[in-house]
Amino acid sequence: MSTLRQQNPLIHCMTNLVVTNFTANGLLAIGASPVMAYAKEETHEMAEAADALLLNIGTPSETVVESMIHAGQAANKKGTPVILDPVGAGATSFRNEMIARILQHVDITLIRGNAGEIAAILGEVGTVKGVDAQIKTDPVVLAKRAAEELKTLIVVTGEQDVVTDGSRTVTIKNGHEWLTRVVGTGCLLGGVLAAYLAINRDDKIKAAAEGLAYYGVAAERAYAKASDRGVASFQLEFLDALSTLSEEEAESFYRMEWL
Ligand SMILES: Nc1ncnc2c1ncn2[C@@H]1O[C@H](COP(=O)(O)OP(=O)(O)OP(=O)(O)O)[C@@H](O)[C@H]1O
Ligand SMILES: Cc1ncsc1CCO
Ligand SMILES: [Mg+2]
Repeated sequence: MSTLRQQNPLIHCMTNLVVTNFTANGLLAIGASPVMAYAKEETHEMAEAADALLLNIGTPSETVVESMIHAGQAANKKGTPVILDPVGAGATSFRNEMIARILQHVDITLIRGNAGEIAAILGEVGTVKGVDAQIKTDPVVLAKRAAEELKTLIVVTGEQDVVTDGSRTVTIKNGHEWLTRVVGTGCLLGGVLAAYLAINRDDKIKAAAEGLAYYGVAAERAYAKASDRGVASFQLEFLDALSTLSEEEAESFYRMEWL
């Protein structure tokens, strides 16, 4: 992670009310600088100053989505990566409308969601309960279909993660099931992917795959330390792992496969 720590990218996060603190701490742990800013009077300026922008619609409101569009367009003008986390897509029609509006007005670099959310964006119904995925479709097939239809990089997360642009595809099998027992691990991951894209503009698929693998190995290490205690300890150990595990150390554990 030395490069990320050296470059210390500024990540403008427009995220949900549940995960704000965890996202900021997780980004600090990997060596990025988080900043949360929501008011439409300032989001364009903050997005212009940032190295990447995260749009997460976990607790959406009309006002914040308007503001996200201002920020997204400012980032687009500068060529800054914009990551969309379509939290709870498919759960309500309001959420679907907000996601569609963002996709219509902002050029998104990468969408990261669980399988249910990505399927819902493609119009498949009944795949999300609250913010959790309820879908059994092959994530590789799903991710490729989404990349082709939405013309952007897609990350589908779950037991295995998939990154694709529709033609180049990589799967990552790192991680631990306990990541699903702590709130906001998917949301923080969106921020981590934003940081990886901020410092690796050339090969975005490879950058995203490395971010996913690193994140997964950090979770494996955290589980090894916290399994006899419980999920609160796991959350702390996970932040510790993100702050102490170097990419060099983590790399030999990556379970990454190019298809
Ligand atoms: N069964 C699993 N085994 C291993 N890792 C998993 C499993 N399920 C999810 N993960 C990992 O958990 C992280 C979050 O992915 P997940 O798909 O749970 O996101 P999410 O549903 O959007 O989460 P949230 O909404 O709670 O933020 C990813 O790093 C993913 O690889
Ligand atoms: C629980 C929850 N509800 C809305 S956003 C969120 C955080 C995880 O996606
Ligand atoms: Mg999520």
